[in-house]
Amino acid sequence: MMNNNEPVIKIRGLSKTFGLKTVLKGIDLDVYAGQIIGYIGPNGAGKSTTVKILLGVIDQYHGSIEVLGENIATNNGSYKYKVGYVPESGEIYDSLTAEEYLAFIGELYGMDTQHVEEKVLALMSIFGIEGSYHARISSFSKGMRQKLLIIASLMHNPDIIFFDEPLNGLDANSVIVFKEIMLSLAKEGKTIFYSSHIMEVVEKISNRIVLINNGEIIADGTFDQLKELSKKGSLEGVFNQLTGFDKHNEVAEQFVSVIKEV
Ligand SMILES: Nc1ncnc2c1ncn2[C@@H]1O[C@H](COP(=O)(O)OP(=O)(O)OP(=O)(O)O)[C@@H](O)[C@H]1O
Repeated sequence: MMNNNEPVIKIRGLSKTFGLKTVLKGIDLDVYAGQIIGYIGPNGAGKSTTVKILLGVIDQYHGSIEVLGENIATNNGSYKYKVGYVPESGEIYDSLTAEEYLAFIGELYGMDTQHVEEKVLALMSIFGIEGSYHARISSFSKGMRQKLLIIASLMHNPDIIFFDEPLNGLDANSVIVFKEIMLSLAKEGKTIFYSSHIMEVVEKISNRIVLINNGEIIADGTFDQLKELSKKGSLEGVFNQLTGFDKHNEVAEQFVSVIKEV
């Protein structure tokens, strides 16, 4: 049993190697209920690898991980019922209708069919896409697909939610609604692990930011604490300074000069 002071995610000495390459080098992290963690870092830093390990998609690693008090290496997988995952762009079955797809996901989570239908219709209607309940997913726009993925990942009311660039394809109004949804979920005591490259959003919604670089955590704190650390005004500035990259103009110029070669 867990009490409120215990972390909902407890990672100790997490290392992961692909072939000869070590992509995670001893991650230690405690995440508490109600936190919105902005999990950020440069391309290839190890963010998705961490999330895939936490989701149980990758099971070869060193170190120990507890999710909701259960060691995920020895748990029978039941913790996955309490976890939701919104990928950047999901493996959606294009030939299915929204109804069929969400009924299938509901079944995987052991939900009652009638309850799934009511809940899905209510959620689709809040997102303004209920008219496409019987339509094939192949006919959906990018944003409609993303909304469907968000519904599919949250409809079982998970305690911990992993978002990987979840705003992909959402219009400006939907982005605002989605940010409010995240804040409300956190107020309900849900824990959110938010991975994105859009620094303005991470800065606004996260109450804790974890910056990973080359498989190691190089900063962990509130936005204000990170600002103190680097003396930069924006999260983008903090990110640039802490990851040691300041050659933006040079790289852009090199790129364009190669493009211009004939
Ligand atoms: N299945 C795999 N086999 C070999 N190498 C992998 C595999 N998956 C990831 N990697 C490597 O692990 C490193 C970390 O990748 P990861 O996807 O975790 O990065 P990321 O921080 O999520 O990056 P991005 O911001 O680009 O999504 C990269 O060098 C990548 O090439």
